[in-house]
Amino acid sequence: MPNGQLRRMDAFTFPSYSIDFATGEVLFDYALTGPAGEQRFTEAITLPLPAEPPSDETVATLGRVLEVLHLVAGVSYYKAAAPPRLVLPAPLGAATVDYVTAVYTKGLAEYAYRNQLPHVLELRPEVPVGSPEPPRVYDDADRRPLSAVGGGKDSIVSLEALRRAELDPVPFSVNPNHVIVAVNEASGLTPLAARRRLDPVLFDLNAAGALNGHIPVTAINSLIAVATAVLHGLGPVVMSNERSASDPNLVWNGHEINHQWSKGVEAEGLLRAALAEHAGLTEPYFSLLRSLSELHIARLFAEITRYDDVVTSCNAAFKLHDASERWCRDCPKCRFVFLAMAPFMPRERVTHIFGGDLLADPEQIPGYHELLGVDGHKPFECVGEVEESVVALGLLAEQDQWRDAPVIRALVDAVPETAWSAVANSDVFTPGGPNHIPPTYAKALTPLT
Ligand SMILES: CC(=O)N[C@H]1[C@@H](OP(=O)(O)OP(=O)(O)OC[C@H]2O[C@@H](n3ccc(=O)[nH]c3=O)[C@H](O)[C@@H]2O)O[C@H](CO)[C@@H](O)[C@@H]1O[C@H](C)C(=O)N[C@@H](C)C(=O)N[C@@H](CCC(=O)O)C(=O)O
Ligand SMILES: Nc1ncnc2c1ncn2[C@@H]1O[C@H](COP(=O)(O)OP(=O)(O)OP(=O)(O)O)[C@@H](O)[C@H]1O
Repeated sequence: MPNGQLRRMDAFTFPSYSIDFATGEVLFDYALTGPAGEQRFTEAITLPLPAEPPSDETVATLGRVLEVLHLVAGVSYYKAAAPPRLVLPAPLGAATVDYVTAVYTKGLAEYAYRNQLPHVLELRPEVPVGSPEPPRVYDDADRRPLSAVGGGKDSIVSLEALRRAELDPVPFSVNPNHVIVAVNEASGLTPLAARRRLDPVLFDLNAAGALNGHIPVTAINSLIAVATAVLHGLGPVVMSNERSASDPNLVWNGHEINHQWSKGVEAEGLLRAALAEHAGLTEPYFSLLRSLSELHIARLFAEITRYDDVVTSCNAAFKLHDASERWCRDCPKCRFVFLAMAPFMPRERVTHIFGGDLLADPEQIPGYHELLGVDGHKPFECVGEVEESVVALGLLAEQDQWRDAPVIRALVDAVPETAWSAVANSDVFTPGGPNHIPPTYAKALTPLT
């Protein structure tokens, strides 16, 4: 469909979904509609099947989770045209409407800002009148946790914390690439995996110049994880989203723009409420690392060495096409994670993990200026707060192994006096802030710390 026609679409709808219990394949249908015609999409998600066929109760609960996932996974296709109307297929409770609304507005906020589409931030779904049947209650609190693994340092810290607390975690990933497969192998645990296939029509539309941009991918991965946990009779989905994921990058037209919105604590609370209301799940989902800063998590990661040859946090390694092998060593995330790990390990170790020494390379200096708040705003990437970067720099400047590294010397000179004094009493190593961690799990971090 030509791009001009896409721009005239006035509604996004959710025609149907289906699941095949012989294969685990779930098909979600979507449509962009308008005076110039209709553009259909189908996304396919294949859930891992359990050894025994699921009971009727499990099928009913799974269906409820998939209804929410159907709505949330639509963001990838909605964003190709950003029509003014979002037309939901069935009545929903208030908490579920709140969650879906937030996913399409706050979750697409970076996309709206970059494409200058302020109406997306004001989008309100049209919900058919009525009330959904109440779900049956599914008490998952005491079952084995499903621990989401993204291949980076954060999920490794969670996996090890759960294992050491003898909570018997099951690693879980969506579309595990070679990095995630290698991390799971290093863990020695038996993982579960789901497959997700975007409709290839979307890539054709992108190539033809359709609207494109960041989407709240963690919301989608989270709901696929919850669906898998229900299907396998497992307990809560444990994420590894840090405290700073809740902080916005900037404010635009009075709205906070947060690249990591669906990793933040607001999204976590809204998703928990939606799953309780719509699917009857008592303890569906939380982040174990919610009260920790990125720098604190990096310090915990330094205590664990078994993943050094495989851990990869760089997003370039997770692209659907033309992915990098591991760390690209030239993006905000590589720069930030190097800076965060370096204070807590020998220089040879961090250089080995990354396949190079970023703090020896003066070409990295402009990128570090952004992270340290010397230039521009916090990059649209999964990086910690400016305060965390300044604290890490201060720690490195005190160490013999780093003091004379060219990047460290340049950055120490560039950071203004006000920034140093602002971090003098930093709380980056003091856990804090709101979280949804159940008491049994709160104890799991203690053996690592
Ligand atoms: C890997 C990455 O950063 N991808 C973003 C990038 O996409 P790109 O075109 O460079 O490559 P692909 O990832 O292969 O995607 C191809 C197109 O497919 C569409 N798409 C992809 C995944 C999806 O779930 N839905 C989609 O519609 C999209 O049109 C792609 O162009 O740029 C895109 C445009 O800005 C981003 O949408 C891609 O982001 C991925 C969805 C992604 O997985 N990103 C994570 C690495 C990510 O950003 N994680 C955040 C968590 C934020 C959150 O709130 O969840 C983080 O680490 O901070
Ligand atoms: N492919 C995936 N499948 C399942 N969960 C994922 C996937 N990718 C990321 N996640 C989860 O989403 C959350 C955010 O991902 P993120 O990339 O920030 O974390 P990470 O890979 O653990 O660590 P890092 O911040 O070092 O990259 C984490 O809980 C992570 O486990």
